[in-house]
Amino acid sequence: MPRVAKVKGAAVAAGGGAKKKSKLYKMPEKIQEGTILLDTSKIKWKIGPSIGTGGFGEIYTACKQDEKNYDYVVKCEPHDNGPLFVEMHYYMRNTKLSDINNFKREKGLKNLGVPHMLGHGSVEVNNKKHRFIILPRYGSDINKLFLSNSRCLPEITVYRIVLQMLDAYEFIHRFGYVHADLKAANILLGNGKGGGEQTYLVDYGLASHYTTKDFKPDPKKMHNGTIQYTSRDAHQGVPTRRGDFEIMGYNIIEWLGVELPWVKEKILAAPVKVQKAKEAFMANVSMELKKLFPQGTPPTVEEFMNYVAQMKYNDEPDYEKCRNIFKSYLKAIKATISGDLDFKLKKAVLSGPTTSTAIKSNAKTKANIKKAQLLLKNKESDDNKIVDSSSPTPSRPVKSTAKSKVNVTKENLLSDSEENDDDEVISASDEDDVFESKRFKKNQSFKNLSPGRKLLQKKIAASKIISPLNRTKSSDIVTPISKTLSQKIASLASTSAETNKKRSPAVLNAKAHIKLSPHIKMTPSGSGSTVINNHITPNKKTGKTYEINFELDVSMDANVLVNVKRKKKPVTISQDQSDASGANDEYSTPVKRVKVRKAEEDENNRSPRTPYVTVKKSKRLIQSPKSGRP
Ligand SMILES: Nc1ncnc2c1ncn2[C@@H]1O[C@H](COP(=O)(O)OP(=O)(O)OP(=O)(O)O)[C@@H](O)[C@H]1O
Repeated sequence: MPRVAKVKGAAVAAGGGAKKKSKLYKMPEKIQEGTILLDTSKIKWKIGPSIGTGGFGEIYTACKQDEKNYDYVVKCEPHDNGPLFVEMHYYMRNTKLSDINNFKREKGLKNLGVPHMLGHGSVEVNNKKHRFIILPRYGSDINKLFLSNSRCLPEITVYRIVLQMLDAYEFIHRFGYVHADLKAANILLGNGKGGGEQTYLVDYGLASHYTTKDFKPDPKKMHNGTIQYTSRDAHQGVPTRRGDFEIMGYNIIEWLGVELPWVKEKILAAPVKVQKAKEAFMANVSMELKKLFPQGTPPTVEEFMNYVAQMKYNDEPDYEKCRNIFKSYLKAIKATISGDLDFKLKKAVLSGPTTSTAIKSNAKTKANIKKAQLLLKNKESDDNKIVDSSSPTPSRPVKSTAKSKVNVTKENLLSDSEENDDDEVISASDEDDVFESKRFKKNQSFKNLSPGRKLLQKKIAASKIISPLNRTKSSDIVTPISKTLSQKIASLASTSAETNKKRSPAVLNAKAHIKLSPHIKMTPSGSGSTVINNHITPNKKTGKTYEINFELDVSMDANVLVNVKRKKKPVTISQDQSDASGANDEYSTPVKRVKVRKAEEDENNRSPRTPYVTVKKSKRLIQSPKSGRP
């Protein structure tokens, strides 16, 4: 029996059109830690702890049989699931380590944010055939950090990620493919030393050949992608490079803390409506951007989106021009573009004007941008001269003509004889499944996201925090950063604690939701309403450090060390009121100083993961300064 079965191919009625018929979609069987997988090259991989589940598969850490460090991941799905099949074939054809290294050399890059596959194969788990691929292990995905920041990233960080993703795009497009699903959840930070500086674009389950010939809408692929970001071309079922750029544009807008119009209008369940909204948006992009950024559209965003809006469907993107849009801005504001990416928002972000706005109105900085643009242009032409001498067409794709001429169809994917598959035979119905399932999966993904957004919106409404909609900027200039990723995650947590302190009483009164596993009983502590897991820490003591698995509903999911300290605060509630409201001394100590830091990632010394624990704040604790009401 499959562990979980999901309905596939239903649910989304394209703009009120006929619903597609339902199919069942399987989740993989659980693989036990320590299991050895043999790939097609006879390399043995040992399964470590699971690090997450995607839409339809599970990701485990892994190491080579004789090694100790779990530096790899295994992505495993039932054999007849489509996305992993597509992803594996994409990796097999296009991401050879030698190609990645050549591209890095050619572009003078220290790193390139595309993974390479280390192995693949098939395995029987509980008598069910599964497919697996082995990839390098990366760090946190950007979406977690985005959500921890109340759906906003520092502007400089956004542009640095964009620059890295433009490199990744250029590499992917060079082989005749588009990624078609760029989003924060598919961008991972690196792992280990220097990992915080580089991001990697993962999940190639939707990768396909792009169109260079006729623009033929394909009903079978219409609306493929993650609905918020799906490009206008993808809405018509046509994979294009301009589509990839458009997807990136929508993400940039969102990362800067602005809600996309079709998200705001809550029409994500109607793909055709979303498609129309995007057509209208892109037809008048400067005006539409003004509505989203009332305090001034960041010039980078305006230039990039205008560039995308004027592209033809079969245009080869001008990667260098786009890079320069962001590079010149970063240069003009003298931003540091090396070192770890900074995910900490400056406090000014919550209330002040945008950096971009400030810059826009500042003639001197404008002049600086121009100067930087000019410099970069000159440098570019110099670079081209240098490359020209060694390569006849360095900036042109070097894909084989055979590939470049092929339109993306499942038949193309399957009939390619160059591949070195693990002797799998895929039937015609499997092929249909491959594409149908991924399509459904992506169409469904907005459904997965919306509860989180709803929860966040509720919290924002409850807490009177400035909504991301009103927030039109990200951070000020970033100073050089030498922090490690774990320190950064810790500082994120403390920033949010800081922010909480400064919020209105309504914020402090906001009640967090507790998610508990059934076999863990939580009991309120004597004072306040912090709850401690008595079964794991029977003699709870202040000043002690406990390691727990901590899931904030802003999606920071990690094993963390929580150092609990409680400080008594002077009682500010009168006895009468106290009596009337039922409050007493015991409940008048609302401030909990909780220090959270990420536990060491050392797999061998890691304490066992415990179920979800969340700290609660009681409504009764805080007194409104004017009314005296709690
Ligand atoms: N190489 C990797 N190293 C570390 N974590 C990874 C790696 N690849 C994926 N993950 C994590 O595993 C989870 C799922 O990954 P992925 O998106 O590839 O799966 P999927 O089944 O295609 O999911 P989706 O529903 O987003 O399409 C994500 O949380 C991601 O952060």
